[in-house]
Amino acid sequence: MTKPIYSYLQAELEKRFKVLKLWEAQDGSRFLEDHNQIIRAVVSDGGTGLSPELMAALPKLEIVSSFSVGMDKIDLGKCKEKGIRVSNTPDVLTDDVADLAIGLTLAVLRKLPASDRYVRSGMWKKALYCEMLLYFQFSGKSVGIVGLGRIGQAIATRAEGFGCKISYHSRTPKPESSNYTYYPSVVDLAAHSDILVVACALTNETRHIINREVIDALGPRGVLVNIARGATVDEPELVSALVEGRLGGAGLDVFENEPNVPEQLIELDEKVVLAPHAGSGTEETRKGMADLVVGNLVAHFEGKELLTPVV
Ligand SMILES: O=CC(=O)O
Repeated sequence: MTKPIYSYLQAELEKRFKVLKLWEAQDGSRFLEDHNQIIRAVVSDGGTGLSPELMAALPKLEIVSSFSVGMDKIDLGKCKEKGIRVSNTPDVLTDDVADLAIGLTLAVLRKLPASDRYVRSGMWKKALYCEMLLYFQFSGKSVGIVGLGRIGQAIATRAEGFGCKISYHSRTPKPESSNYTYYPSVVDLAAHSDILVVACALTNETRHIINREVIDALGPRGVLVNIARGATVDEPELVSALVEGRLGGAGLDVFENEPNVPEQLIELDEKVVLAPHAGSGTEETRKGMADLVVGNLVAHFEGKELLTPVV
């Protein structure tokens, strides 16, 4: 294991395998040299993945079982070339991530964290009426989704329940989603959206797909929600748009350089709501993810088909 991911996962792994804990080693390179002939599997997560150094240090590596759906920190091409299998944890987390996207949207539009502070601080008792807390309605708004995969689709279904009009951008239109409007350009999607939700995988094509032009098209009454990966957004551009009032608000579960969050975002506590990359963070889902991580390893070492193969 590259890091302490989740105690249940670790316990389940320890029931079946000899688990070596890289994070406990005083000297990581020395530890890998000492164990490089016996390490056949790596368990990691979306934030850590498999570094090129770790891959190079493990000549007997057969499989990487990732506690994540995102695979952007693993060089899949290189794994394929070297015959290393890779698995992830799709589907089990779709509902939770989509729920958080809606939660962040409502939290920004209805200023929920600021409302909570207003009550707790006793300010409510001092003012008869507080216009500062008025913001925008969610029901009936136009929601644009960047990436209509499993999670994007689940967000669309939820937003439909709020009477929202759904549009999306993806590499190609999805014939099965003909009731949603497709925009080949993200700028056009943003221009036609009140809320823009990023739900695509991070790839070379989607890095900084949300740039200044997209943010300006979303505009001063628009809200950006990101539950995908921080690097899909040009973060300095996002920060300056929020500071200058060119963007209405943002609900962010992911950041370019986690766990570091730009100080200005922290100060913008009226119209920005932040979460610590917790899209899949419920007991039910994390257990489902752990069971998949273990299940993929068991299948591999029993010579069976992987449950959720990527490579
Ligand atoms: O970010 C979390 C994941 O990729 O599962």
